[in-house]
Amino acid sequence: MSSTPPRTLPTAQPPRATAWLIGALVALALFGNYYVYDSIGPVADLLQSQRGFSDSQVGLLNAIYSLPNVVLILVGGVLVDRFGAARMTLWTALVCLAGAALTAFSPNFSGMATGRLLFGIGAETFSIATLAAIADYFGGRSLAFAMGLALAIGRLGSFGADMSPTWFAAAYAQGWQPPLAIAAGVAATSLLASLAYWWLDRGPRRAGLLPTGAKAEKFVWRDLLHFGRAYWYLLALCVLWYSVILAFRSTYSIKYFQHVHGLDLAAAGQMNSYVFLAAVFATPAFGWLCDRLRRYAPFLAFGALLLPIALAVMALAPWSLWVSTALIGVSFSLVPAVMWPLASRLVAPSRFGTAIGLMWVAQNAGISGANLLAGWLNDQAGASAANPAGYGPMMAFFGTASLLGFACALLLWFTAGRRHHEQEQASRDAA
Ligand SMILES: C[C@H](NC(=O)[C@@H](N)CCCCN)C(=O)O
Repeated sequence: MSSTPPRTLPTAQPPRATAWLIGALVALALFGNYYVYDSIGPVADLLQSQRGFSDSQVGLLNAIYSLPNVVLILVGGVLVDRFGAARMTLWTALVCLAGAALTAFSPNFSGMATGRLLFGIGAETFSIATLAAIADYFGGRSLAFAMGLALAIGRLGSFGADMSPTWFAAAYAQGWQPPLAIAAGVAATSLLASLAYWWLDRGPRRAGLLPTGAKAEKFVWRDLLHFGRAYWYLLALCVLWYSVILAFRSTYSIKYFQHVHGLDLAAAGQMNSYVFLAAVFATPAFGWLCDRLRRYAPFLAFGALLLPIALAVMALAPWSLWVSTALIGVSFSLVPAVMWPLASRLVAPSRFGTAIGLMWVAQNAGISGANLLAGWLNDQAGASAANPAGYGPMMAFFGTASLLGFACALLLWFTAGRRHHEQEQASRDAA
């Protein structure tokens, strides 16, 4: 298996207008992808009341997205390097559409789970391909800002999914299926945007205006030993923080708001959606700020700390949900804005692909494990509207995991927090 090969930069670059047009198409494709990813949470309650699904089954619909990627994401990175970002974006968008359609139109649970599995197989490699696409067109000019913007528009897709009970109230009134059919329609839009990107990309690629992958380096397990301690703390934080935020926010929070805080479905979806809305604006802004101040680890530790505080406030304090939503909104904007640039500083550039692949392998294992464990805890404790206390074990689990994440962020800060230490570390790794 090979890591991301070093790129050969062309002497000329694609025109700025083309780059931004491609950036917009890629962002639109990401929007659709993130909408589908987050389409299960809003129908979780309907799936239980209308189809009799247990919490474990609902959790499995999201866990199964991550499960194949525990292995496949490394392969996905290699395929992106081999076939190029545009082709892989298009192919994986097609797989995602097939998965979304199967989820929406399957008559039984196994069909739906197979749809989510297929969607997961496509979606994570799709994510790598879109990052590579932005790197192709913005390498050396506004890369972080362009990536932040694309991620922000992806978050708008998550926001849209949470707002869907309000925007598509008539569809929700008909039951669980029409909202998932809408998600399949959004996946089709993502495919169209990917198709347009692939078509537009042919010109600059043929003209030699894009970076070309150099000969793939052999993946050697020993390479992992080159990553410093700070990288492993970052990986642990990535696993713990994303497991909590994605399992809770994308699977259980809407139902939790309904059952524990007495919100109706539309209000619960709206409350959840504000986290994503905050991220739309704040992610590029935080990225810009960290770049300017050239400090990463302290911001990361602060963002990681806000998550356990938010969960504690949500579960224990009699305060408005607005408080915890605002805290999670800042954490959800700050941590990703810092994590990916920091990762690129902790490892040598030639190891960056391997480093991200490994982080996402562990992250996917963590997210699926957290989804399954949270569903099991809820089922064991009989969590429901009639028994809101049954959500206690799940909240204790998420709280503990997020505290451990904060501990990793602190260790990372002590290891790599000194100004510019990250770059020194990268130089050592490269040596
Ligand atoms: C960029 C980063 N993406 C990931 O970490 C993915 N492995 C998982 C994304 C799942 C939601 N679409 C992010 O979205 O912050």
